[in-house]
Amino acid sequence: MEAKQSSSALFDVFLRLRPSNALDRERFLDVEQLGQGYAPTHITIRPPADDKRKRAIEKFAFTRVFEEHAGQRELFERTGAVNLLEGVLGAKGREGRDGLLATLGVTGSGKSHTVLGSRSQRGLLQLTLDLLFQHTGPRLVDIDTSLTAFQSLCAADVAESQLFSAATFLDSLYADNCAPSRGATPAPRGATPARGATPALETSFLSAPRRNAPRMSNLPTYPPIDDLLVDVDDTAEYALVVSMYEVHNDRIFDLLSSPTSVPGRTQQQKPRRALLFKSTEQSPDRKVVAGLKKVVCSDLEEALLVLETGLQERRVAGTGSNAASSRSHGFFCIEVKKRHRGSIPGPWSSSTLTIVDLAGSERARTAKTAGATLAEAGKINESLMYLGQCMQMQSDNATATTPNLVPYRQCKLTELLFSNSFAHHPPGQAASKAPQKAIMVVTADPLGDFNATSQILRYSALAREVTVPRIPSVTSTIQAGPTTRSYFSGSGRTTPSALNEELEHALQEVARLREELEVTQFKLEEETHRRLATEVSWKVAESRIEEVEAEVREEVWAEMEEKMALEQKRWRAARDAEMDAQEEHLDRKVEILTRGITIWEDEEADKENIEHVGLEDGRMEELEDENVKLRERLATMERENEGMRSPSKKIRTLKTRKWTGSGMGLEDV
Ligand SMILES: Nc1ncnc2c1ncn2[C@@H]1O[C@H](COP(=O)(O)OP(=O)(O)OP(=O)(O)O)[C@@H](O)[C@H]1O
Repeated sequence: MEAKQSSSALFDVFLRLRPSNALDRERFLDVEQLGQGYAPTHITIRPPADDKRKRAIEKFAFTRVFEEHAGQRELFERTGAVNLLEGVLGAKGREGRDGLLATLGVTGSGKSHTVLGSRSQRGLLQLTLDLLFQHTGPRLVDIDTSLTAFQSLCAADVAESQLFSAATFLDSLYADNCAPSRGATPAPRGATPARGATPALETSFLSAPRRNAPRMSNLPTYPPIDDLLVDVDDTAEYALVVSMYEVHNDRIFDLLSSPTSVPGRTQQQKPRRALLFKSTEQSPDRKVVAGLKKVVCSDLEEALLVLETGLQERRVAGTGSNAASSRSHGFFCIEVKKRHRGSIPGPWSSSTLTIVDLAGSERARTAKTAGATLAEAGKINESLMYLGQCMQMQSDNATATTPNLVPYRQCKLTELLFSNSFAHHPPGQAASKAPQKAIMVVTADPLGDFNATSQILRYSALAREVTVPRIPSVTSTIQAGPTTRSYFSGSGRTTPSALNEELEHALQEVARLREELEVTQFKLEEETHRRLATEVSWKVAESRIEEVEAEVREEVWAEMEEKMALEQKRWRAARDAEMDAQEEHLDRKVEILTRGITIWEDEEADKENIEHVGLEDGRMEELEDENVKLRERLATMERENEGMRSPSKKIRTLKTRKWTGSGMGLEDV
């Protein structure tokens, strides 16, 4: 069986076996040894002897299998984590590329041990941070003294994040208890961020409760990795930014956000604000977890203290399978910011190494969970089932001529893990900015839960084969004989040893047929499982279609309403303008009318005045008499005047007038 090591597969898949305590249990998993100097790549699982379902033996292939004795450093070196880190740092003069390292397995199989280590050993995350700071240390930009460097980092952030220096972050949390980091107040306090990022002082932790600071002396330093080398671009300067979040019940929560705690409330009751995974204005072509708190760390000590702080927030509970079982999928992000070093530094580029500690799948019966923890387990199992589907499809795609669509939108976990791998990149950018091939470490306990382990191995392995030990067939011999009865009697061999031999053959054939039946049953079971999974996908797709339809309806409705409101506004404005014009017109008319009325009113007033004056003084009649007299006098004077005028004078008067018409001009007199 060949492992599908296609270059287009998204993952290299490693299997890590954990040393088991349950020595009273039967071992169901064996590693296939390839000989001296060869690393094992195949394992076989056999159902337990008391397995009622009589399942077949299965064989799985991985990129490499790490047996129980493999330590943290061996894993770190041999999984290619160092190369992944180099890819994130980017070659000389080039931008880095995102990287992903994740652990997957049944609850209690050693995922958290692999990623986060234990009291005595460091995990892959701490080893990565150590290696990173060892090699970038001299090239790290000093944000504690350079305000402009911090401001430029804030400005370059595309995820609407709040950036802090580690000193500010840690001091504000632990200042009363101890000074875990350098005590000095960093220069970037009060720095003004650009483009949506928030500087250190804008959000204060002062209202947050004080808690006990993690102590560096309590943190393990084993295994050492001082001799490991990483290529670093010596023409660049770097900044390392740490952020952490968890996916709990399909929602994303910041692990570095100080809890908005209310006294007396437990961790479960603390109200936490879920974050969105979305494209932002500055990141239109890829999704980011928006609004995270991010901490710029200057050395390993700061980064480890920030990490420990975030881990205190992570959801953990004791179950029947694990005393400290992760109840959420933990995401630990190390952002490597890089820019060309010089008198005028270049713009920051950014690439992220994400290390994921997935929650483990579990069976309620084994884990003995109830209530909220049981509900959490349901969500965990559901998200892992979707993850399994995505992994299977992406690995099928690697060899298929017509690749399937990977259904990564089914839950937050798969969206976070896959959406940027399948995001559409503009031509030319895809090759350089596409994420690197990810590392998946599958953890398993060879003495643990057979059913849960085999399920995880089925969808994570690079290849799988169902094996049945072949027994020489005597069916043809049986079929060739006349009947079963005559077979025994008709062979002519009636001696007890001959009959025994034939009986032996017949029994072997029965065993073989039973095993074939088992394989068929197994295949049937698997097909049923596939069908169920497809049905689930179908339902999810249907509900997604409904969701999208509702979204589109809402969008169209909102657009319509907006347009209607606009039209209404326009119509109202036009109506108001027309009413104004009409009113103005009316006003003018009224004004003209008013003026007329005033004149009329004045004449009336005069009359009234006259009447008023006449009545008052008793002179009205007197004046009228006088008036009559004056008129008579005037008439007399006119008559006298007529009489005095001679005819020659009349003619002279007529002659002096200019003639303008055809007649004699006498008609004008
Ligand atoms: N390779 C290993 N070497 C030594 N101890 C191990 C190893 N793997 C796991 N353990 C121990 O087994 C216990 C359970 O491991 P761990 O918590 O890592 O499991 P897990 O897979 O993360 O479980 P869950 O999914 O419930 O969180 C821990 O006490 C851990 O220290």
